[in-house]
Amino acid sequence: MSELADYDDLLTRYEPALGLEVHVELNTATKMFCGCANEFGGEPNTHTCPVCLGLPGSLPVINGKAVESAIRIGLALNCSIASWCRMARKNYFYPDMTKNFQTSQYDEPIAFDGYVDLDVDGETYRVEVERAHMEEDAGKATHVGGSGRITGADYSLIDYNRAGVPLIEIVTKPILGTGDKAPQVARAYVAHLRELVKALGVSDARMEQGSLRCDANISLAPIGADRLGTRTETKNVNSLRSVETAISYEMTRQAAILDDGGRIKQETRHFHEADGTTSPGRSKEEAEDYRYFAEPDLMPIAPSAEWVEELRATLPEPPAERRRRLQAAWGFSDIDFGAIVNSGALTLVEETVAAGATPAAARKWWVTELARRANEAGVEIDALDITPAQVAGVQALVDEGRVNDKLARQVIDGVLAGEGEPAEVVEKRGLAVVSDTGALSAAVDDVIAKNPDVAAKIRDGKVAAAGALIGQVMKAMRGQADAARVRELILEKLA
Ligand SMILES: Nc1ncnc2c1ncn2[C@@H]1O[C@H](COP(=O)(O)OP(=O)(O)OP(=O)(O)O)[C@@H](O)[C@H]1O
Ligand SMILES: [Mg+2]
Ligand SMILES: [Mg+2]
Repeated sequence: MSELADYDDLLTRYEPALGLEVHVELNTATKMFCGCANEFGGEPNTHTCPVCLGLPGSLPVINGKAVESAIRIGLALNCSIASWCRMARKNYFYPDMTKNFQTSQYDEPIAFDGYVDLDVDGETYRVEVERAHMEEDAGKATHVGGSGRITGADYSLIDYNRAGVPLIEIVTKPILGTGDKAPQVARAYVAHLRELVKALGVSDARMEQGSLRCDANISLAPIGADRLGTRTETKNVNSLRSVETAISYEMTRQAAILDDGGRIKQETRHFHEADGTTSPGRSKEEAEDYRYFAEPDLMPIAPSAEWVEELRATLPEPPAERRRRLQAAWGFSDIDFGAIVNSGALTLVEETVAAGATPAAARKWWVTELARRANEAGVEIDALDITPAQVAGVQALVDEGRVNDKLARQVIDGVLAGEGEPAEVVEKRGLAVVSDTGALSAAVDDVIAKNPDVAAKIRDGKVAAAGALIGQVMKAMRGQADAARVRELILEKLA
């Protein structure tokens, strides 16, 4: 096959259709159909019981809190809520699901026909939500040895702690009309859902831990065609950046095949974080292959209109309104505010401001310093071991003149390393700025003695030359000198 088609060029021939399936793991105390703890991590196979292991004769009972969360998610997505619906069996065989079926919903979802409005590069895109349905997660299979692929592995290990964890799957209708913005719209949609479920308090939505996962469907059709092209489904894309990359990659790959007169195979694909490419997974079952049927062991779910209205009253401020309110209150430009949103630190900045920092200081620490560290560590920014109150504390030390920005970064290192509160880190690491004349004077004298020509210039009134000496004093004192005081001393001594 030829080189990948030129991306801009392909949009003169093809119209993309996007379809996004997002799975959200709920943060309920217990699993979907049993009383086992719903906790991430833990020794393998310690959060299991006959129900989530699918032992014969065990009977599931639905988790009321999960139903509540599903309804609240549905309402926040402007969906209608079913007044009566059932769970369904989705039959398949794979060792991550001992029952040989996943308890899910099919043609009777709890929430349906919603929409989300997204702002991307100054344009508004409406994404229609087909449904949000309830289901359970599967166990986690780890393939060991061999080539690492399923068939080549020496053996496989299975952890059922995740089996039966409550999931909400949110599925869009095919999204048309995004053109060259398809990858960005996909990313903005997933970012929106992540913010939404966090604001609802129903999930921690950590993509890197898999508590929010996206399957990205994309197809291309010749411009003007009256039906959609064949889609591929890139599975479990686990960061916002990857959602964008996976969609652009698939668009160019599919365009190259179509340009060569080839056909797209309907299949799932794996995304490779390292080089931003996808590779084939399995060829995709049609819905009829799953032999869906209504789950006979569970009662139908019939939320009353009163309950739904009670839940509607608990919805948080819609994310778009919240963003507008905070941007106005903080007075940031679109670019500065956008950087906060894109770094995933909006709530963190808000809490840091609430803890006493100015918006500019809160933004500076989260968007520059901490976003970089989260990126390096490969975690979401809110997974860093530092709280908004601690970040506000670091800034307070700067404002009091106890540390400068450079030392403040070392204070952050200490807090992240678990050395305690910012003030304790300053003590333990001896990071305080030295402004005591006695301590600074000797260092200043030393630098003046070593730089007689610079000193002479300053004596002649070329005060700007003091900068070079200040730099050397700072270096000698490992960045811990009070620069303003050093400057005063130099000028006094050379007056
Ligand atoms: N031709 C197409 N091009 C792009 N997207 C499509 C196309 N046809 C369907 N879609 C989208 O792909 C997604 C399909 O998700 P859905 O859950 O309905 O089915 P599935 O992927 O077959 O099932 P499963 O949940 O087992 O993965 C939806 O978002 C849908 O809008
Ligand atoms: Mg699906
Ligand atoms: Mg799918």
